[in-house]
Amino acid sequence: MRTSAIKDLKQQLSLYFVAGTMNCDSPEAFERILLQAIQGGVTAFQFREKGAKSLRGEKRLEIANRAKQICREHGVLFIVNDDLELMKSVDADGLHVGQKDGDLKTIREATKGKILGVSAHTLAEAEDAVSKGADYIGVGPIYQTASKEDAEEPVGVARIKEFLMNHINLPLVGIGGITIKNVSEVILAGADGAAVISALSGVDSPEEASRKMSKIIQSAKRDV
Ligand SMILES: Cc1ncc(COP(=O)(O)OP(=O)(O)O)c(N)n1
Ligand SMILES: Cc1ncsc1CCOP(=O)(O)O
Ligand SMILES: [Mg+2]
Repeated sequence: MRTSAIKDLKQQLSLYFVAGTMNCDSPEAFERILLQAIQGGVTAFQFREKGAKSLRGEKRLEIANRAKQICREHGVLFIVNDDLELMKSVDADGLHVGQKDGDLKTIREATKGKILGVSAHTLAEAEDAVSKGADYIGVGPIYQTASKEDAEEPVGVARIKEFLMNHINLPLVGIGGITIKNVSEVILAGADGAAVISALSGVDSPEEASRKMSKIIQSAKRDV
């Protein structure tokens, strides 16, 4: 990726909302929450329809298309979690994969021209992601999270600093247990953005939470 494109992506990943219908009371609530979070300042969205209560088949495709539409209408990046075929079907902007989601070289080949995000828990994983052509890295869990059953142990913001000290120059997004209270710490450690599920999907006003978080992120970015 060109330097200017990396810079743009760093800004576009500032407040990265990750969610599926199972994080909300219903598919209708999911759409409403997504729209409100975007109106508050979300800059990127990841469609993560995963686990026990997630939608399958046609319903899954339909809701993914609606989420993409909402994102497109508001200039928000639309990324699909895990599912390469779904990413292609809805013509998303990109795909996010973790360490257990398949061979990274093959996935990179299959996502040419799209944004590829890769999760890294350790420096070795981040270096591997860089060498295989990832466009950004999701670092975490930073803090304890209740939103991912098979989450690894929290790594703290020290892991973000470690990546930067070791010249990981790709956009870095912290994820896991990030809230309005601790998001500034994540950005001040050097992350370009914060990815959140419950901080925006599990609150009374996603718009207000998103607006507050977005302000904190932009002001912390000015202080880095
Ligand atoms: C931005 C971002 N970072 C990390 C993850 C976690 O991905 P993964 O480890 O593959 O776990 P699942 O989300 O697939 O359960 C992510 N989704 N997004
Ligand atoms: C998908 C994912 N990957 C690492 S932690 C996590 C869950 C983040 O959810 P929350 O923001 O509610 O802690
Ligand atoms: Mg995954």
